[in-house]
Amino acid sequence: MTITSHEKLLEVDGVTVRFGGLVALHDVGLSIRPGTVVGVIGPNGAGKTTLFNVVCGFLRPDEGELRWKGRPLRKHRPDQLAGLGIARTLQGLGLFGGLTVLENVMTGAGRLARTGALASLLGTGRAARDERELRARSEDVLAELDIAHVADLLPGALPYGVRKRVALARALVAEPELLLLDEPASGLSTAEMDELATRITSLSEKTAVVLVEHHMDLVMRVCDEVVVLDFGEVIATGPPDVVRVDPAVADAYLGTAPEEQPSA
Ligand SMILES: Nc1ncnc2c1ncn2[C@@H]1O[C@H](COP(=O)(O)OP(=O)(O)OP(=O)(O)O)[C@@H](O)[C@H]1O
Repeated sequence: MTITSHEKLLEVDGVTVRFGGLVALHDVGLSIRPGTVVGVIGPNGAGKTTLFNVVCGFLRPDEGELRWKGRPLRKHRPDQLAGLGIARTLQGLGLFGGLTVLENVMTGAGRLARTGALASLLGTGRAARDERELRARSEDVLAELDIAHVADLLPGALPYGVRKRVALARALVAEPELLLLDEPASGLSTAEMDELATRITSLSEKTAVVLVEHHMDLVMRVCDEVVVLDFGEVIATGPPDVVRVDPAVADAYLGTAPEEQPSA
């Protein structure tokens, strides 16, 4: 079957990013189809975070283009992602320490700011109805991630692995078509990582996933396709089994810690 451009959710086409004289990304291209999990890997400094930041709208490319469902995405900002159908989790989690878990998750819909604080307080009108719906949806997502019991706690009181799940819940409440995960496995125990792998695989039935990750075993286990960056260039793209044995990939990882090598 021929895949036409509108069947791709996100396309990154010829993207170059420079920081002064340093070329962090050079002519990078990739595409994400619905229902797929795409891993972005590469040694330290390869450009993974820079690519993530370009997709999120934190950084503008110097050259190249992003397309969302076939339409150019030129001036998008991180706060517009939820409206487009894209959600993300960040390495730093970014949870609000003064809000409960449930309230944190509710902020993920990117809607609260628009509902009107006064109407919400008075509990009347459409804003109040919207908020009730959002609250119910947030509770459902917390239950799906098996953390409904911490809904009324502050994130600071929770173990790191649970906080990471809260951050994931906040991304999922927006019901994204594309979920961007930046190092979701960092700091997790082996058991938590197993649980995350299962979770990502089941999530991909509803949403495409881009996974920027150092843990090769997770990437190789859950991804349909892996994009390998080295010095800002894509040096390999393909299914995990193909990328794993690509000599260029092995070369790129030579000299890095064994646990970061694709064969690990
Ligand atoms: N804001 C910045 N200003 C200058 N150089 C930067 C900036 N951000 C990243 N770089 C450089 O761009 C290159 C790519 O960095 P990036 O953080 O995207 O790599 P990475 O693959 O995410 O690395 P890591 O695995 O270590 O997180 C590196 O050489 C880095 O030093």
